[in-house]
Amino acid sequence: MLRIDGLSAGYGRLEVLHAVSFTVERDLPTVMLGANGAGKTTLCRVISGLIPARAGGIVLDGADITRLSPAERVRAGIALVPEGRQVFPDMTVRENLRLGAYVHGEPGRTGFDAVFAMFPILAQRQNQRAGLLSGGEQQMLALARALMSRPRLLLLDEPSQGLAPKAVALIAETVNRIAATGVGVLLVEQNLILAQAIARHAVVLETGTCVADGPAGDLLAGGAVADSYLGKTRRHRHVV
Ligand SMILES: Nc1ncnc2c1ncn2[C@@H]1O[C@H](COP(=O)(O)OP(=O)(O)OP(=O)(O)O)[C@@H](O)[C@H]1O
Repeated sequence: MLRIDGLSAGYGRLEVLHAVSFTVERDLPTVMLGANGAGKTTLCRVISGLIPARAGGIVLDGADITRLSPAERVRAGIALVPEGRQVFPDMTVRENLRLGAYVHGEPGRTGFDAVFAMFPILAQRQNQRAGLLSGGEQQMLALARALMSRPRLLLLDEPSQGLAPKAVALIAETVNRIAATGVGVLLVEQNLILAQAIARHAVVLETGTCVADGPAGDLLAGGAVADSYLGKTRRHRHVV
């Protein structure tokens, strides 16, 4: 459903992503693994349109979205759950959710109800300030806010960051439920436990280059991931 084709991007003179190519299929939730600074967040920003591609293309369900604005990409079906959650602490849970639906106008009751059915804790706390939620609950809110735009593809940037194992397990279960409804998933992670719980396909990014791409079971158990974390130089791309 998502094809990343020779994508390069960066900041000023710094090129961070160098001709990155991989695909995400709707029925194969995909994890992108990589050490700190590999370019994972930059990739999320390019896919969601927050920074431009310098070369290459992004195709979603056959449509070239490379030059669309961030809002147009949300309308096309891409929703980002950003690094650090970025919920608005002084707004209520419900107001945060409303923001997620902004590209479609005012969300109707059914929009809220669908999300509350998946996140009962948010229904209970919908009128509380988001800043009062725990870290795990705020991550649930960030996920739920992304779902308010009715995405085809969910981009998750390190959702496990700073969370206890129990909260990470709940994220895995929730993302799996979302994937089962037909929403594509691209998870950017360093947490192997979360990656293994969600992903069926894996891509390894090392200093802005894809160095491995294949079934998650093979790749997460194999040496390519460990080598990448250790920063070992690889001369060629692994295809498992
Ligand atoms: N806004 C920015 N301006 C300039 N350089 C940046 C900016 N954001 C990131 N970088 C640089 O781009 C490179 C890749 O960073 P990025 O955040 O994409 O990596 P990452 O894989 O997500 O790492 P982490 O896991 O630490 O979040 C790093 O060298 C970083 O310093």
